Amino acid sequence: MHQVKGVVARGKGQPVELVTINVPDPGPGEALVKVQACGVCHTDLHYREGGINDDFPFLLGHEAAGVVEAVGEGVTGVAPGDFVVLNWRAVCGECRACKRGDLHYCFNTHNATQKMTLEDGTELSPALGIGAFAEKTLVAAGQCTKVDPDARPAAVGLLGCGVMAGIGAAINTGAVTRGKSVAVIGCGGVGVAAIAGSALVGASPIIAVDIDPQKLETAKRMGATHTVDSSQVDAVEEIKRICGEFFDGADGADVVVEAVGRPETWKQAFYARDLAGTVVLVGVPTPDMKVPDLPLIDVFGRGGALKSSWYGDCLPTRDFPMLVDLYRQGRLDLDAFVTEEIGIGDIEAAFERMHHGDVLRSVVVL
Ligand SMILES: NC(=O)c1ccc[n+]([C@@H]2O[C@H](COP(=O)([O-])OP(=O)(O)OC[C@H]3O[C@@H](n4cnc5c(N)ncnc54)[C@H](O)[C@@H]3O)[C@@H](O)[C@H]2O)c1
Ligand SMILES: [Zn+2]
Ligand SMILES: [Zn+2]
Repeated sequence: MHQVKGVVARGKGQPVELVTINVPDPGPGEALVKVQACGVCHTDLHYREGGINDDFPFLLGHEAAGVVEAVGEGVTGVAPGDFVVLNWRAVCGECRACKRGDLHYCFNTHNATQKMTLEDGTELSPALGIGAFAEKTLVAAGQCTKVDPDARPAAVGLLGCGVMAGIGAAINTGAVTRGKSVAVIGCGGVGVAAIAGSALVGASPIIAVDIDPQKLETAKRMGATHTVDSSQVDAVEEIKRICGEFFDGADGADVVVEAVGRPETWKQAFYARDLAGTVVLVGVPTPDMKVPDLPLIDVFGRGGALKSSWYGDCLPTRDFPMLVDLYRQGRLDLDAFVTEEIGIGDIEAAFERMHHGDVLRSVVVL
């Protein structure tokens, strides 16, 4: 048993607290990880607000990198001393989805079996099965992916959620490649990552759409060739105009990534795609939102595909080391996502700054 500091959300809307927590020694199939860095993601705030579920108290934090301190019985994939990036859930490798090759849709994904607790024994719910705003955390060994140990923890930890979700939405789900046009609606951490991923594979044009001019500036630095302020102009018309200038006869983008999660941006994405184009939905809608009322002929007539993307359809063991290599080669600027490094006691202030738009990621460094 290890007593360490961790950031806990005790109840809906209450400020988080830095408290002592108990972390068990790893049991069969589990790993104890000494956390080195963990990004502050919008989803942590959703947890604190009770927007994900009511399983309070939560141990927050889930975009993390660290060093394996100990492993339980039967663990062969990672060993003490390994530098790892954590992912949401371990896959089984045995179910129908795994055998079909769709490991990211595994029916039997899992986290650590044992529970971390508060000092009084109350069981904690780790955010996204990780809980890494803590000096140490307990995960399933399959949630740990070994990466280059010389990489900066604050940068590569971000692959554990938002950056992977965005890059993967473009490259994996949307199959963006060189020669394709891309539009990304919503340029927060996830949307900007979709832009960086599209730039990485040589797509052009890459059109960034947002209602916040500051976000559009960031998008440009991360590889957008064009920006559209949709609070000022019609985003769909602008996307069609730009793509038409690039490719004769094009009537929209080959791939449109929606990274906001609202009906109006869903509709923009739907109409901004070229004939036979692909729409990739990444933004998470609230349960009360409905698909906008569209003529069925518009769905049928344009052909193409409408896809949702979870965790960028990533395979952590394939994608994390590959993206870390690209980062080390200077081809993927993960450092640009790290707006600031903060202490583990500064989460509430980081949530505040998230609202003001000038932060892509605050990252807790331990
Ligand atoms: N599918 C997944 O696997 C996955 C993973 C992580 C996050 N997400 C979701 O992706 C979404 C984006 O996450 P984020 O961390 O980038 O959030 P964020 O708050 O940092 O960014 C959202 C962006 O959308 C912009 N925006 C808001 N309304 C808009 C509008 N009407 N038109 C254009 N732009 C608008 C904002 O200005 C902001 O730049 C969230 O819904 C999040 O929950 C999904
Ligand atoms: Zn499986
Ligand atoms: Zn996240």
